[in-house]
Amino acid sequence: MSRIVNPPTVVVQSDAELLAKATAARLVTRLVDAQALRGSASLVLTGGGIGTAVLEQLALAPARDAIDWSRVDVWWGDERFLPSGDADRNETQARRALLDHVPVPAERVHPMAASDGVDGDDPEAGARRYAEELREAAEYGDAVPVFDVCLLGVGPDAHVASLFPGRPAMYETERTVVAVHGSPKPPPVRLSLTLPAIRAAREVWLLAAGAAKADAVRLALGQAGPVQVPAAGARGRTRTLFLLDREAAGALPPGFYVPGTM
Ligand SMILES: O=C1O[C@H](COP(=O)(O)O)[C@@H](O)[C@H](O)[C@H]1O
Repeated sequence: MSRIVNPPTVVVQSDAELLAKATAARLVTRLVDAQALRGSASLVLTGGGIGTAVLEQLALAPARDAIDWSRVDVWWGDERFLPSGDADRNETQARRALLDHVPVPAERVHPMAASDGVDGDDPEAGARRYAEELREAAEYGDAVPVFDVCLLGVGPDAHVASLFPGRPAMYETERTVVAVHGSPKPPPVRLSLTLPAIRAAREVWLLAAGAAKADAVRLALGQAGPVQVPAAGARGRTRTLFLLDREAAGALPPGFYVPGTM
């Protein structure tokens, strides 16, 4: 039987700064609620401009202390396969923006492999090890945990995580983590969750700011298929949010979202 997926909700803020602040506030509420319901919360981080801005705003938000950081698991949706500590790694940026400023236990932070790590310069081995780490954290029989929130930046080509249009990873139905070679956006080698892993999340939040993202957002909310428009395939089990600024929402047809959400 096919899974019923709720249609995405679109929320538009006036500019990127307000989008980052509003998303940070939304994350506080969502993680606190998850902890109240289930005891702990799990969050998948994204790289990219607006994704990192959200983490910076979360670090600055006084309400961030409402989250019990000792009971948060942090995962990544993708990683640039570079040496540990490289400024272009999503992990490095997330640590600087948020993780260095909140008391999340080291064992609950799950970075993807670095090119100088235990797997050596072997992204396939890094992908396999991350898939194993996810499996160990999942409920018995599941391949990945049911993430409470999966954050995903949307690229101008509608890529999410390191899933780029038309690339082999878009056809993946079995593996939860893949190595990506020849990424059209540097660096060329990356690791990424696949769409089946992303779709295991309770909530998927797609973030986009700026006019360069407007066409990608329009396609992702239209009838396009996920192979050519990866963001069109990123959907949560219970909820999918498109969290946009006004420019990123600029190509949506009139009436697509409630103007009051701006
Ligand atoms: O390279 C990446 O790009 C995307 C989008 O980044 P943005 O700067 O255009 O918002 C990001 O979601 C992904 O995690 C990252 O590795």
